[in-house]
Amino acid sequence: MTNQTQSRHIDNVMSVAMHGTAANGANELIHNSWRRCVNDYGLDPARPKAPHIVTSATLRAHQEQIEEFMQVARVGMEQMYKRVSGLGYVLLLTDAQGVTVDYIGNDARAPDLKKAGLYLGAEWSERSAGTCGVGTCVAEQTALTCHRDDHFDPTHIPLTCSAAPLFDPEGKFLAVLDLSALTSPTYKESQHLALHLTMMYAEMIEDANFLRHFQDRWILRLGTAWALVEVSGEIMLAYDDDGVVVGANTGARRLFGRAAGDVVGQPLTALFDLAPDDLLRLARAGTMGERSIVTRGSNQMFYASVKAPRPRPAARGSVVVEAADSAAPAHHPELDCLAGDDNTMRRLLDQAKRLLNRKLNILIHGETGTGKEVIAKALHRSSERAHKPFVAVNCGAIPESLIESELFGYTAGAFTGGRAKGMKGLILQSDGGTLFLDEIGDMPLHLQTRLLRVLSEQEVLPLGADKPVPVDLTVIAASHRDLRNLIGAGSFREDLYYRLCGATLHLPALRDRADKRYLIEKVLAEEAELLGMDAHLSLDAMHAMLCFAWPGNIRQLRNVLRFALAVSDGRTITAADLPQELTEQFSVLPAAPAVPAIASGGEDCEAAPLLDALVRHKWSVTKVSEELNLARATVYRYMKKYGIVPPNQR
Ligand SMILES: Nc1ncnc2c1ncn2[C@@H]1O[C@H](COP(=O)(O)OP(=O)(O)OP(=O)(O)O)[C@@H](O)[C@H]1O
Repeated sequence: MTNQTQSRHIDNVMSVAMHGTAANGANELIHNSWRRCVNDYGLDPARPKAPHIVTSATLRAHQEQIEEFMQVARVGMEQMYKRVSGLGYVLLLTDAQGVTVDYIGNDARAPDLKKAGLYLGAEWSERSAGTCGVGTCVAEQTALTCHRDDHFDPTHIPLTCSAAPLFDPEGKFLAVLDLSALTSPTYKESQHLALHLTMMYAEMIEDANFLRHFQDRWILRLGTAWALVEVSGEIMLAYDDDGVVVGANTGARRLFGRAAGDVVGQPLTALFDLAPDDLLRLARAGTMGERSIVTRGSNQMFYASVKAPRPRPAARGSVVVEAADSAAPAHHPELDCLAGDDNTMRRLLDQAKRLLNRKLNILIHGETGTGKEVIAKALHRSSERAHKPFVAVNCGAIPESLIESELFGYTAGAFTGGRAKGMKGLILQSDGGTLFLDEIGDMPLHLQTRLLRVLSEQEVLPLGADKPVPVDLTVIAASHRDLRNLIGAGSFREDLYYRLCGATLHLPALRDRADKRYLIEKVLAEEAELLGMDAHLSLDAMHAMLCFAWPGNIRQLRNVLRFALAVSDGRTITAADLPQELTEQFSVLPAAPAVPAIASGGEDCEAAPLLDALVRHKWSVTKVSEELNLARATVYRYMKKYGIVPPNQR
């Protein structure tokens, strides 16, 4: 590859990222990724990066997170690799963060593949590697080919990568399957089959994982070809003994055009033109012979086959969920204000709005500090139950010996040390409102059993009482741990899990959100108001905050801003006011502000020093970036933000 090819590529990427136009015909998915790389991640195509290979301990930690899934995926990968082994491809499996957790390639080429990052442990997120098959698939959660100069980094131009997303049985994005080659023909069309093969195996792996996950459930398989439906249903729904759906594969989610959470919990009779008797017949017959099954509403016809559950010792509870309509969600300010322009969050909030007033238990997953309690409260306040109590319980923070009496309450004299009049437990205190059970994974097993009973019977038996008390209970449970792993380890009841997850909301980590600026400004405004201040962030402080990885998520963001407000001059927070961990991430950001902000005024004033430097250096971005100690991409980004256009482009 010539230097000229590389500089043309760099110009093209920057032109798209800054002005939205491209010299070549690369597609919108790729353009959006280039914009993210430059504008959100501060990457510069003129500064190529060597592949980042994580340490073996980190790799192990990533592998452990999806160990069971990897076993299923490995079988599919080996089959797929047999079909492409002579063609110079390597096969990567990455996790949802883009870290390569499994790999099959030609050992003879291992040194070259390792050099190019097509290897175990390589991190292919956009943030680390720029636009690439895996990273862009992680960001967009859709299949794509990233071919040659679609890549962001000019050193990746020889590569071609076709990637497809893999989702878990609840529709949560889990991994990426990627087929890559070190060299390829010029035309992107040459990778058409590679992409289709990758998508096909991704679905096969997903379905194998689905069948493993729901081996104790009935599985309804649907296909458009009778001969194939028994071996590979395109659409699969797992359901319980009552005919209520407990899981839907990607094909089924596509068919019903809804989030998995909406299909899950619906009776099959609501989704298909079936009478309850048909379900019984289905269960007994195993297959439906030549009989067809028709979807309600859209009237699509499929052939059906049924797989019986693995024999099991006891019947399980079922989730009863009211049907959800798919009408556009209404405006709910409490929920709407929780996110800015981030697709994952907007989708999540739309889903949350559809769940309102549906007498449905909700499970919220997310790292610590991502706002699980905040969204639980917003759901409560937006619901018809808003005037009733919202009772929050942190199951991890109450000593095990006290959880039972705290939750279920006790009667007078129930035990020594109790209050003389007895105590109304937290469950009864939440009657008619919402009980928020934080860190539900920490609830001891015997209390899980009692909670399950309360949920199914809607009555509580306080300690020492001889008669149960009716309760109108709606639970929102939250956990930062994957409850299915706890089920596997025997510390969480599967039936309680299904009772709780009428719908599951996965809150993204702050580092993965595209609306960081919105959240920073929102939390700053909230904190400043508490102190009666009117403060804003200087350019360099905002830059440091946008680039920080935020392991403690929004809670850490709030703490950092609280700290910065306390040490700042009360009007402008500069990088020097931020805790050290935020500024030491950049060698380019000195303790003193790189772009001095003018204290009184907003962002317009911050543009002045930049404009001044550009004029003095006759619009040379390179010289300005050196003077201000900022990456070139950052200078371009600020120019775009403040609408500074060089004279030759006006
Ligand atoms: N959308 C948001 N806007 C403003 N602040 C938020 C938002 N989401 C969360 N926060 C703030 O982040 C902090 C943590 O929120 P919250 O307690 O809801 O997180 P969590 O996920 O429940 O944490 P944990 O898992 O540790 O219990 C709180 O200070 C909250 O005010």
